[in-house]
Amino acid sequence: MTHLADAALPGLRPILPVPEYDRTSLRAGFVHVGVGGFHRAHQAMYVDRLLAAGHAQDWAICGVGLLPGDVRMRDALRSQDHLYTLVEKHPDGHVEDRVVGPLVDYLWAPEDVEGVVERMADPVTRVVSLTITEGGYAIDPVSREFAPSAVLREELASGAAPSSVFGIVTEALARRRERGLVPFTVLSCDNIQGNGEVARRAFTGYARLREAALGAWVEAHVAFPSSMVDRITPATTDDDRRDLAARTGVHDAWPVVCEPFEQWVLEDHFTGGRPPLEHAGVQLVRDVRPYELMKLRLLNAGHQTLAYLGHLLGHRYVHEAARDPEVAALLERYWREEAVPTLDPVPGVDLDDYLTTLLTRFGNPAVADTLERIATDTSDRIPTFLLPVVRDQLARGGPVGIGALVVASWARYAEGVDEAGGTYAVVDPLSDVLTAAAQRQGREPLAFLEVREVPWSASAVPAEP
Ligand SMILES: NC(=O)c1ccc[n+]([C@@H]2O[C@H](COP(=O)([O-])OP(=O)(O)OC[C@H]3O[C@@H](n4cnc5c(N)ncnc54)[C@H](O)[C@@H]3O)[C@@H](O)[C@H]2O)c1
Ligand SMILES: O=P(O)(O)OC[C@@H](O)[C@@H](O)[C@H](O)[C@H](O)CO
Repeated sequence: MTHLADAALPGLRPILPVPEYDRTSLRAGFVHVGVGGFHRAHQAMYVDRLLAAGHAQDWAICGVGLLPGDVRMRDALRSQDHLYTLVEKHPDGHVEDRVVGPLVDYLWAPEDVEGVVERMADPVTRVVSLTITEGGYAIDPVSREFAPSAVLREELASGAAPSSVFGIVTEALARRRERGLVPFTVLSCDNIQGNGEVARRAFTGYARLREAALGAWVEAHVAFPSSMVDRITPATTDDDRRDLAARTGVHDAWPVVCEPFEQWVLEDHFTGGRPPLEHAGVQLVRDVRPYELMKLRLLNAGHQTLAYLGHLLGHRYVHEAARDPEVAALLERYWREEAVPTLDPVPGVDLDDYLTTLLTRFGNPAVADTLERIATDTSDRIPTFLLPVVRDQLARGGPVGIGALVVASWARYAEGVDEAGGTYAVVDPLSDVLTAAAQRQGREPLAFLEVREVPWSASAVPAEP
């Protein structure tokens, strides 16, 4: 068994495709916060492709982890020179493995926050990109305004070294302003409608609370492009590690498994330049909105349609639910009757083709995406993916029945007990409140709907009826 940690790339070449470019001379123009599965299957893969084509020497990636659990990613990547294997799984069972190399460093903020701030403030850094989840932006989903939690307010009031993404990015921007440097672009790659605008509101909101003049400078000088990102990337399992080792004889501490499909549509608005991503297959456009609406309302809301009903019917994988004729029929109706009528025309996209491809993607058994993953953090996901469709349909007097059924299936799922009496964990920042309310539904039918908390709130309590 060869360990990716110990292997020299030339030695691996006969076994696995490896980066052919010289990694020692790369400079990290990107600092990425939230190096999980998705970033490594998506943005890092596009940069790898550019580097392989001889572009973008200055656009390697320095990963950053802010949460305590990110120490595992630091250790895994550090042990193998920040290389990892990308495993693409096709529906017919064909598997493509290759080693990916654009990550050149990884900083874990709980150990060295000053190092993270200085890396962002360094002129080499030109884009700070983010995958910090839908709930990471502290934006009220209805008013779309920055709504700082008690923890963020305390961070601001204390004047101590920051630990949140807002505090760290704002401190780095403040240092760039003091040093007369062009600010970096802040690039959200999270699944949020208008993710650029949401990031702008969140980061300028935080900067303004820290210092009004700094907030005005961020507002005036920092670019926050929106982007639509797409590639189904389940969490890595031990089986994935074992299968990779059995196929290749290589042990990788943290490979990434994903589907073959990939899409990145990006608003072309960067303050300090960008790599020629168009050479790697990225669509650079002036207006991302129609692409975002299509993806979030069909794919992500589609996932929500499968998640709770599928689980309650006894399925455990996305492909099982998507291949269940009754669930698939409901999904098809949701798409065509409720979601599609709320979309804008999408340049160059035939929605029938898009939906046909989407059903095949959902039905890909090789990816083995779990319903548990897409049923996680629902209190962030339903407001982001599903409720905008319901609101648009209500405004136009259209149907909302299946959207309502999805919310009802979430309320039933949140009880934490399935139809056969089996229990499971409800993973959500509000799980205590939601599960307690869901379990009261039998005698108080509105209990679940009356929960008014937002997930990032420090003290989650149900609202008074
Ligand atoms: N997995 C996918 O299929 C997929 C596809 C498209 C987009 N995305 C987007 O990427 C995000 C991450 O997905 P993933 O699969 O990589 O998840 P993951 O769990 O593998 O990684 C998430 C990373 O985000 C960090 N993070 C979470 N909350 C944070 C916060 N508040 N502040 C700073 N860091 C935080 C975690 O520490 C971790 O490093 C999703 O929430 C979604 O918005 C995922
Ligand atoms: O990752 P989330 O929380 O935005 O949503 C869960 C899934 O719907 C999502 O990860 C999809 O797999 C992804 O958006 C496909 O591109």
